[in-house]
Amino acid sequence: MEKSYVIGLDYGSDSVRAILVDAANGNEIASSVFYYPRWKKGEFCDASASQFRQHPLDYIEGLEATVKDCLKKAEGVVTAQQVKAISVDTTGSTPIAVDERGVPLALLDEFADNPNAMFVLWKDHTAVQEAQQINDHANSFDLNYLKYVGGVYSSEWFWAKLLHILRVDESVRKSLYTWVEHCDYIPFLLTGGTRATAIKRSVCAAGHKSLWAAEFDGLPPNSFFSSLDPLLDGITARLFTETYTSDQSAGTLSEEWAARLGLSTDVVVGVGAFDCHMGAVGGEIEPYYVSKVIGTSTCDVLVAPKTEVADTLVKGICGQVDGSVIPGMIGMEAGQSAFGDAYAWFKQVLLWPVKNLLADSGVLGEEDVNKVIDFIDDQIIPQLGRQAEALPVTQTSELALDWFNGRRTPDADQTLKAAISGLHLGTDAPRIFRAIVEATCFGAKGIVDRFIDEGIPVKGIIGLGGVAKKSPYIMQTMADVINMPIRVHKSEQTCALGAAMFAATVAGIYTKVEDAMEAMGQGFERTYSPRPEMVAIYADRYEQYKKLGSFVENKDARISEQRLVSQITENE
Ligand SMILES: Nc1ncnc2c1ncn2[C@@H]1O[C@H](COP(=O)(O)OP(=O)(O)O)[C@@H](O)[C@H]1O
Ligand SMILES: O=C(CO)[C@@H](O)[C@@H](O)COP(=O)(O)O
Repeated sequence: MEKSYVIGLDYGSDSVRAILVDAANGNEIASSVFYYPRWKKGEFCDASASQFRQHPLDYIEGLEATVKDCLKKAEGVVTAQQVKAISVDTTGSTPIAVDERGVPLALLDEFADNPNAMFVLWKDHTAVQEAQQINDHANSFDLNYLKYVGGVYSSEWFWAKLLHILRVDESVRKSLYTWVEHCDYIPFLLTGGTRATAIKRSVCAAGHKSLWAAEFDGLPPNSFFSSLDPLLDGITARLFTETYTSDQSAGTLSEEWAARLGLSTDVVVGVGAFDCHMGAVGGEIEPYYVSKVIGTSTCDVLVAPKTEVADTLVKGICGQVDGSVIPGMIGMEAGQSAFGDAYAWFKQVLLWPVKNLLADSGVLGEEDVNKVIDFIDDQIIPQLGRQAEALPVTQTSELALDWFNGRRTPDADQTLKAAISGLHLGTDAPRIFRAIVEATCFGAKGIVDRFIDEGIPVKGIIGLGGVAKKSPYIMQTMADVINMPIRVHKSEQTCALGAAMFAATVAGIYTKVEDAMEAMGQGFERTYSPRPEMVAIYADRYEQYKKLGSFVENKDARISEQRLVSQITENE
């Protein structure tokens, strides 16, 4: 029988990864990574204002480069005719303004350098005020439009970001026809779409971020949005009613993209979804397991049979959607807005003098300074991990909160900030690092506890992503803190592998994605089991973490803090 191959594309926060796999068994034939060049230079972003934007060309150039690179690496093994399908996952909610033809505004000359005309990355929190208004507004309606998104709307999501952009940028407002998620745009691009109304919207993005629900016959009505802000009046008619699961086709490769990639126009393109949802499939998720993609942030996904979930609504998560992970099952999403990013923050703090003072010392030339910076940048987190692991854990050790980028779950509140307490003159870098590691693991336990408290049992944890693969210390701490075994998946590119499983399904090689999972799954490389002696200590420290969290979250304290900040700003 002729061999068939499929391509899975995984758009992460910093890079896009493509893998070319054998559709019969999931064996990886080739892979390729492309770091977004504009993003790498920090263009269009302002971290102090929580503004994180990505240019569509970063994604488009990455698409072409990685797919072509995979095909080149597989020359002599895989022919273009044997490639049957491509599926894509992306971060989310990462939406962009497009014109009537579905062209992102940033691709038009007049908007080429306008961050408001670019993709608003999931971690952009410029829309906190709009999210708060959506929450207050939703509470005044008889029908609870937030019921399937955990009861709280987040500034990381579709509507808050749309409203923010409409308010702050008149030029974008005038040219915007509709608002599109990254995971829906790429299949539209690949299939040569020319009308924005024809974009196939994934149920994953629509249900988790856009308030789409079968019960509402689609999105909430125009009256919901026009009464929130007249700027939104009429927008629902230019959005969508229909949604699609990722085992469905978005079309086939257009002439242009077939030529650009060196593939046939028969290649089927699947409907997209978010990274962690396809990652859960790549990581062979089972009902009631929490699949955690642990990288810059965490995105946690749990699936449960529809009949068993019945009317249960889980409060404070990032939504529960029929078919967002596996068609026919309810997919539930949660996560932490900063996980590896919290370590990266600490690394940057420590690197400050090296980056800013070393060159001035005149001891080293520019080339050597850069070599030193690269060396420390590369080594600092693993080294801190080794030192932190060797420290005894005590009840009085430094204690931190993980809300470096706000809190996503439980109960989204992106205005919250992190804290480190219990500092003393003996506190050194490894001790602070350990406190941050523990905090990220306590945040992970908060998510598991929320599922259980809301009546959704958790049978175990599956770890995927960069941190799960790179740091045994962090994974062991997490197993001890949650007091559950964590299986780490073998695949290096689990999200892309999940996309490839969906591609094999849309190509008709499997009738359902569960069959693709079984045939193409790569299995697990190791399991971290909780250590009983550590479980007890961490249980106690988790209680302290919760107390510190309530103290920092305390509304009165935060109001006085905000007053203080505005007073200081006024005086300046
Ligand atoms: N050895 C390590 N131990 C712990 N965290 C690490 C290590 N190396 C990198 N990280 C963290 O991993 C994160 C990147 O995760 P990764 O899964 O590669 O990317 P992404 O989240 O963009 O998909 C960064 O935030 C970084 O701080
Ligand atoms: O939030 C979601 C999906 O809903 C993710 O796309 C987002 O966490 C991005 O994750 P990473 O960049 O992989 O850490």
